[in-house]
Amino acid sequence: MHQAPALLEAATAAAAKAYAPYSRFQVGCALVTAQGNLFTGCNVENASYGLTICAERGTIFQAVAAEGPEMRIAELAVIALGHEFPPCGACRQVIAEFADAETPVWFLRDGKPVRLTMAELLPASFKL
Ligand SMILES: O=c1ccn([C@H]2C[C@H](O)[C@@H](CO)O2)c(=O)[nH]1
Ligand SMILES: [Zn+2]
Repeated sequence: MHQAPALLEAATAAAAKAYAPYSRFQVGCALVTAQGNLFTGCNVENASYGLTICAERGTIFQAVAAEGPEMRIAELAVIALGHEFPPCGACRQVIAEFADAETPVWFLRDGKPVRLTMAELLPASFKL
């Protein structure tokens, strides 16, 4: 997918903006919408730890606020500086709300980009 390097680069740049004084995990997300717009975001923590918002959900909520309720994710990437992980379970559920089964989700594993479809990332997902 030709967008992947640019998306991973945008997610890496966004991770540098993270507000993560508690975990020190700087996470960035980048997504392209079906309308072709790019959105980026980072995790924002809180002294009341449970109020923390992940990079992925912050980015998706921005995209909805900008494009409206019809916003659909065409492709999404998540990067953590110095760490490698796929989106957490809560974020998988929120991504699934705005993605299709075949929507690509990118993250790093062993320094290399991994591409999973939404259905691979969250099989048998809960949808209304
Ligand atoms: O999918 C994830 C998982 C974790 N984090 C953030 C939340 C918290 O600030 C830090 C450690 O969990 O990483 C994300 O942004 N996205
Ligand atoms: Zn998350």
